[in-house]
Amino acid sequence: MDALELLLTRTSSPLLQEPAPTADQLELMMKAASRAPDHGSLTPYRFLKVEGEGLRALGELFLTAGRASAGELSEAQATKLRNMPLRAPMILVAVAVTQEHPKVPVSEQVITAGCAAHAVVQAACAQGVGAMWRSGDMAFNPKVAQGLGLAENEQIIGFIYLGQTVKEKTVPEADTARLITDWPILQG
Ligand SMILES: Cc1cc2nc3c(=O)[nH]c(=O)nc-3n(C[C@H](O)[C@H](O)[C@H](O)COP(=O)(O)O)c2cc1C
Repeated sequence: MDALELLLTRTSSPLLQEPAPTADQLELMMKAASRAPDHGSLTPYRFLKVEGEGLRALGELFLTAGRASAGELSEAQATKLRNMPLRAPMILVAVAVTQEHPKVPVSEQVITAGCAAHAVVQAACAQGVGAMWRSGDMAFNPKVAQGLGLAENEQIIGFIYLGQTVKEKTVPEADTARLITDWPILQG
């Protein structure tokens, strides 16, 4: 797949099944992440790889965190939280790792982490691996961050679900005209 074709046709895969990406495929995803634009070369990101029993443990962590923040949960809510990570054979937790820096504000570092996460998604797609970047309440729940062992200067920016695509999506038509305008506006 050529680079432009990838950029113009990538779609997310909400439904994913086995197999998980191979070690070689993951290595290329990490190399792609390493090419994210990075002011000051701070590498303000890292990924946690979760698969197999780890996915079940993540589901239990979601449940514990959900109970801690919402109190009593219905059986349906508990099952939903517990099963969330089981929607793919592998999840990469994308983590922004920020620091105070004289020239690079934290907001820029989080943008770099986002670019790295998207590079992972693109590199997955380029290799025929299905991917979907998800967040949701669990990404912002401090108990989840704590349970994953994140430090004070770290935050979850997404869960990248990876596996084999069950159903290809069609690429929607892009309304590009509203994306770009001339500045200054030409009088006339
Ligand atoms: C930071 C971030 C968080 C996201 N969180 C979710 C999510 O929790 N649930 C969801 O359905 N899509 C989420 N998305 C959007 C999907 O990844 C995806 O882009 C969207 O479903 C559109 O599909 P497409 O990528 O095929 O255009 C998120 C995207 C980003 C960048």
